[in-house]
Amino acid sequence: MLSAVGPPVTVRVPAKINLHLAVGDLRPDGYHDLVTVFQALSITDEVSVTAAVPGVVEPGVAISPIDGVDASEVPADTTNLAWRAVEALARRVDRAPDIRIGLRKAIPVAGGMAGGSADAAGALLATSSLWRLDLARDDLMDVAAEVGSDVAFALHGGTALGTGRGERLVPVLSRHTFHWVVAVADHGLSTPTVFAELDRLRDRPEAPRRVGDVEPVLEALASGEARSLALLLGNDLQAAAVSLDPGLRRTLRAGVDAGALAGVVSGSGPTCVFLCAGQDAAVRVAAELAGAGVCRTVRVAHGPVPGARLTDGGPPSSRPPSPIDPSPVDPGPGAYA
Ligand SMILES: C[C@@](CO)(OP(=O)(O)O)[C@H](O)COP(=O)(O)OP(=O)(O)OC[C@H]1O[C@@H](n2ccc(N)nc2=O)[C@H](O)[C@@H]1O
Ligand SMILES: Nc1ncnc2c1ncn2[C@@H]1O[C@H](COP(=O)(O)OP(=O)(O)O)[C@@H](O)[C@H]1O
Repeated sequence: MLSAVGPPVTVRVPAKINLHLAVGDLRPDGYHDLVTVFQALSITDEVSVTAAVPGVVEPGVAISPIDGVDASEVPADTTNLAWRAVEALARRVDRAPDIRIGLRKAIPVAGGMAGGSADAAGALLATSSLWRLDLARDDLMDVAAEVGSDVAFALHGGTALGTGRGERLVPVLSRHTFHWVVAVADHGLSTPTVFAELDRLRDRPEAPRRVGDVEPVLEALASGEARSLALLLGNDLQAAAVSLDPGLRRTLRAGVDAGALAGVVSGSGPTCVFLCAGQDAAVRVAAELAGAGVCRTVRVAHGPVPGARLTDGGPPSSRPPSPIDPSPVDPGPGAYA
């Protein structure tokens, strides 16, 4: 039996979007090689961990409370990526994983913004701090990659080029803050299902066009020009997400009609993200999109922001941030513009 003791260690960790996502063919291990440009956005989850000692509950990991956006859809068992992360870290350092995890969600669940991966990254950083582990950064990144393809980026943050399954990262020069509007759907899409749908579409004679090379995207990021970047946003999974959820076409169109420079499905979707010319423009686009009835919630965000970071030890904030609530082309890889 365990009881939690001591003050929690709390980590804030960002959502990601993919500015460019090129998906290779299915590999024998069931994964696809990716070339992707991640950007961390200012929508963050908070992960708190507390040591547990013999006394009240079974030894091992426990997750409670989970609050915030979509909390009821987040599993509180061993399928939670934060739970898996603590177990993977405990195995690595040969310790008992007697940890209680609290989650405050702001990242939409199953939205293509890597919320579960963010929580896993948060749990890794928080637990290694709680246990005062002196792990090299590369070792923590290694454990992250073992837990999921996107976990390493959630630790890294900023803007980065991802290869392999997405877990091999190099930082990308990005001079500028970009302003985004995020359209959150009223349901999720399963990542493996979206990859499988892309494989299915690619087996047909009219296979979807593939995104272009990544180099122009890197140049646009270095220049800091939102208008150049807008023309280059692209995601090979977009056609698959739209095929599974044809309503996304309307969402993408509505964001551009509302004045965004371009829109694209984030990762495996169904969240759509819209690049705007500046912060004021983003607020205007968000307000109009919120009234269009094409998604559940609209949020304004900016990026890049840092990866997982310890908070200053204070209690978790009372966020999640208030969203703008709404009264509620070609689906190829390119941005809607
Ligand atoms: C598509 C992306 C783009 O950043 O993110 P999301 O949109 O889900 O957030 C990622 O590749 C998702 O990464 P993540 O969600 O960590 O995936 P994992 O748990 O590692 O894999 C879940 C499943 O997705 C498929 N998968 C994932 C990554 C990859 N490179 N190829 C794949 O085919 C596999 O079927 C795998 O079993
Ligand atoms: N900490 C977590 N937060 C959210 N979902 C989680 C978490 N751990 C596991 N999951 C599971 O992972 C699935 C995908 O969630 P998420 O990581 O938010 O989306 P995506 O893979 O689209 O980026 C969810 O449907 C949920 O069942």
